[in-house]
Amino acid sequence: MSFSAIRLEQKQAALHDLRGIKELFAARNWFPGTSGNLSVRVGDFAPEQFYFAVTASGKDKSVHTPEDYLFVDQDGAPCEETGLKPSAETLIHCEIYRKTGCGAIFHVHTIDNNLMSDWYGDQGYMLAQGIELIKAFNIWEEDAAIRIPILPNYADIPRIAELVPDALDPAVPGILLRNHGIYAWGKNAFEAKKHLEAFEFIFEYSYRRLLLNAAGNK
Ligand SMILES: CSC[C@@H](O)[C@@H](O)C(=O)COP(=O)(O)O
Ligand SMILES: [Zn+2]
Repeated sequence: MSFSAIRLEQKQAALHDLRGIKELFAARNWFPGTSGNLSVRVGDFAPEQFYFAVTASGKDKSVHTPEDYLFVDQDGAPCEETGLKPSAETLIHCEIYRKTGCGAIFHVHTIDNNLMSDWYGDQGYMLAQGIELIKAFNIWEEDAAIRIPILPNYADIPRIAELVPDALDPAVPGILLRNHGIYAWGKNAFEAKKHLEAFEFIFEYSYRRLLLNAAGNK
């Protein structure tokens, strides 16, 4: 399917989703210093051909402008004539879409996801166990445990992107970049938001748990 064959309403719906998520996350201070990026896929998916709307690079994500998003293909190349530059991290989105077929990917930098990614960075994953919000990933067993992958924060984005396939855990819709932030995804914007919120709850809880443990016995 070519990009021009995708219905205009579908493209507008993706931009509408992105606008709502951007505004909400900005109000939570999840885009400090222009950090973070968002994308929503449009049209049919095949690993070798797909399209998505992504935030333009370096924009202030706390305001809405006519230059906030552009559409790119599976290689991160713009689908339409535009002066806008896609997010510097578009290749990571491409790789996550290609391997998972998901419908939306949200990336934010928070203090909690940075602290946890560094604390557990040497082992390459963060273990989360017995936290109720793990159920947001559709994992319902009692005392469930998940491993959230942590990748090195190379300056060269293609180097990070090539590590994504091996790092992916089908049960865990997220990847941390060490001392950088998290990518979380889902089958659509609703689910990607739910997953991101669950991860952030887990990071904040785990950080405070470590502090309590360090404070000693009750
Ligand atoms: C300004 S610090 C954040 C960037 O280095 C980057 O990690 C980021 O998340 C935003 O990049 P962008 O190109 O705007 O999508
Ligand atoms: Zn980033």
